Amino acid sequence: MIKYKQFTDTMAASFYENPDLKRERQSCNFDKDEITNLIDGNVEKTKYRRELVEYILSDPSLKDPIPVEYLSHEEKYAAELKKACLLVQKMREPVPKEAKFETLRKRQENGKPLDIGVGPSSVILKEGNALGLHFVMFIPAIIGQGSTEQQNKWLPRALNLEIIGTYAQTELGHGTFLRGLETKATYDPDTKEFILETPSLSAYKWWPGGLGKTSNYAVVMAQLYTKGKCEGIHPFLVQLRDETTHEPLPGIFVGEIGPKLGLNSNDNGYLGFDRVRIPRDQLLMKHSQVLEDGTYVKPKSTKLGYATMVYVRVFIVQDMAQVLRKAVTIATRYSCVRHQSELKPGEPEPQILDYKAQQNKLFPALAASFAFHFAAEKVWNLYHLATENIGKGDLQMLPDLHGMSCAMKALSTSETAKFVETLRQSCGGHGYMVSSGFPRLYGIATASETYEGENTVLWLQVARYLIKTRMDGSGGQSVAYLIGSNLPDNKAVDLSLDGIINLFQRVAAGYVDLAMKELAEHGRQGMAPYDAWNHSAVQLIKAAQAHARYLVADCFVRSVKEDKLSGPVRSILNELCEFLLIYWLFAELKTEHLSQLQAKYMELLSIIRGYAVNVVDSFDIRDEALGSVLGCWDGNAYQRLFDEALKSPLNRNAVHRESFEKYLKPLMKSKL
Ligand SMILES: CCCCCCCCCC/C=C\CCCCCCC/C=C/C(=O)SCCNC(=O)CCNC(=O)[C@H](O)C(C)(C)COP(=O)(O)OP(=O)(O)OC[C@H]1O[C@@H](n2cnc3c(N)ncnc32)[C@H](O)[C@@H]1OP(=O)(O)O
Ligand SMILES: Cc1cc2nc3c(=O)[nH]c(=O)nc-3n(C[C@H](O)[C@H](O)[C@H](O)COP(=O)(O)OP(=O)(O)OC[C@H]3O[C@@H](n4cnc5c(N)ncnc54)[C@H](O)[C@@H]3O)c2cc1C
Repeated sequence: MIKYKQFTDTMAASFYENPDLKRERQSCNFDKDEITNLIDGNVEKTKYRRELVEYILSDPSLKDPIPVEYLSHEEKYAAELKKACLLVQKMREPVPKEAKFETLRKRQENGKPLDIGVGPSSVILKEGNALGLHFVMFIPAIIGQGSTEQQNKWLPRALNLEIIGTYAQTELGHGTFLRGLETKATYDPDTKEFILETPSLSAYKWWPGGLGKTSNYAVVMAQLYTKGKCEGIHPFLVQLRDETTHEPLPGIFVGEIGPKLGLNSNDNGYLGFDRVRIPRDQLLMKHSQVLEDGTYVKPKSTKLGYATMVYVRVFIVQDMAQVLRKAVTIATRYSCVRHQSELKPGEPEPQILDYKAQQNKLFPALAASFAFHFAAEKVWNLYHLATENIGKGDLQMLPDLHGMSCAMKALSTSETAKFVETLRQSCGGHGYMVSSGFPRLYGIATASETYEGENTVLWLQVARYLIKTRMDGSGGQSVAYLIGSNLPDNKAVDLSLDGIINLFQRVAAGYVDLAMKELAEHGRQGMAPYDAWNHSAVQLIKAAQAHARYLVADCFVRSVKEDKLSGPVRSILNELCEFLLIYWLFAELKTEHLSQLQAKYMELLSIIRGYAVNVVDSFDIRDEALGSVLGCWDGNAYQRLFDEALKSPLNRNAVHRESFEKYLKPLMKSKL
């Protein structure tokens, strides 16, 4: 028998590279850096990210002494918070004078702080971190909802982490239906204060990230009452804990909600108020105000108060592209090194990557990771343009931004969750191990389907926009194809990318019309409009999903056409784009079109097989960031699986003495 230790000595040496992966890499015929730069944004951004990741990973104090999965709930929180705090501190210190950190040092010398961002922070914070909401929602809420004065007062403190905040909106009783929130903020003109009150159990805030133990402030969404009238939900900046002792302030009931399916290092929390008073100027007043005498000044649109959610929906699309890149890197590399079964009788076991059925599991996800990357870029640009216009008082782009951000958030999260599960299955039993990295990625993708607007609810928001556009022609750019004379023509199927986009529009427009027919039919039968809407929900959601696929597909096609790509990378992206478009069409089309597309799909599977490993290499994800024994760059999967298993506390001794003596032995010795 060959003992485990012998393998460690020989195969885990740093020069090891699995021969199957090596062969794929030797046949690479495109510039991997070009794809890396494309994803980062440009060459300089790649250089910056690589240096930053190296800087973070080279710090021993930021390493996990043991895998966090072996820690208790409490230890997990403490360990990840420690890393997050050390990371923030590290970003403030001067970078050492080493050539490998030159870009970072120059940035600091030019007075620019090191910006941690989503990618680099996730290199060491993989289980959801307690400071995430501070950066992703608390600060954006102050910027998006606070007046200039309020921003001047609170932003510097928040940016310096002198105060740490979260976004407290969801309650035990209501998450989706914001008009139903119960937390009250009643204005008292005598003291010029708001009184915050949690009137029932269901009114307790429930879920906010970092609320349980970490945050000492929160942006709290509450129903605003002034002069005896409810003006709807508004954002209030509320101090929760003493800034020195961190003890909850009088009247504040705050705690943590317990273990979840994933993201367990984040202390999601609950919060209640017992007549807590805050000054008038802690209502965030960019869009609406309460004057000293209690007069309410309306916003230009009541939906401006929802802007922080729109921002995060846009952010999530980017996050999903990142999650997909990780998942598909793991599964593709593992499929390259794993050999199983027999393809040709009597021949050696093939790489599982050579099975068409396996390619069919991997390559749609590979293609989708690019599609969501480009979609995220587009909706991010739209967000900035719309916000700039809103700042000038022009709200025209608001409905299109809402429609597009809902559509892209819902599609990117639902597809990513589905793909991560398929990719896990593609790694067989080993994919089920925590050390494969899939459970963590699945935890993030499924949470994203729910938070920041549950997907079904967002699909119905998209459908509302589509139906309205079809009826009165009022929609913006993203739905222009649904308006009167712009409707896509019914020409025969043409397999060019533009032809397929036309087909996507036809499919989406067809579903919208079917939903309209259904609504009208219910109306004719005497149903009230809201009942007809409920009865047509299945069809409405189909229309919204087809529209979202069209939006993302269209972005992909346009991005591939941009001139900045070299010939080889352009053809790879072109093939991946065509492949994804056909994959999505399969779900929608009737049989007459299928055979035409099936042959093309199978041909593309073979083409993509040729470069898949090199494309995932070009995602440039360091092993430490990937966090997967199956997906490491060297392909040494079995060795790493074994190394990880030996870290289990159950392997410390050959016999688990206490349980053997106390339970197992007496059981085995006892007689019936
Ligand atoms: C060291 C540490 C370093 C850290 C570094 C930082 C990096 C961190 C790493 C982070 C990594 C990843 C990023 C992801 C992180 C994400 C974290 C997220 C955590 C989760 C937070 C939350 O979940 S917050 C709570 C979110 N809640 C929701 O989304 C609620 C959903 N519900 C709604 O939005 C509304 O209620 C709904 C839209 C469903 C209905 O609203 P209602 O008022 O009832 O409106 P309707 O009647 O349906 O419609 C009326 C009209 O209004 C239009 N409309 C609705 N919403 C909007 C809108 N937002 N904008 C514009 N218009 C809107 C609607 O279309 C109707 O229009 P019409 O013309 O009348 O048809
Ligand atoms: C990991 C995580 C982190 C979170 N972080 C935060 C945070 O930081 N701050 C915060 O405020 N909140 C946070 N949330 C809460 C989150 O925003 C809500 O859970 C989410 O918006 C869904 O609301 P809900 O839980 O009330 O679900 P519900 O709305 O009760 O949904 C239950 C079901 O009802 C269906 N449903 C509801 N309304 C309709 C409708 N109109 N038509 C058809 N079907 C409908 C839904 O589709 C779903 O199937 C977080 C949640 C999670 C899971």
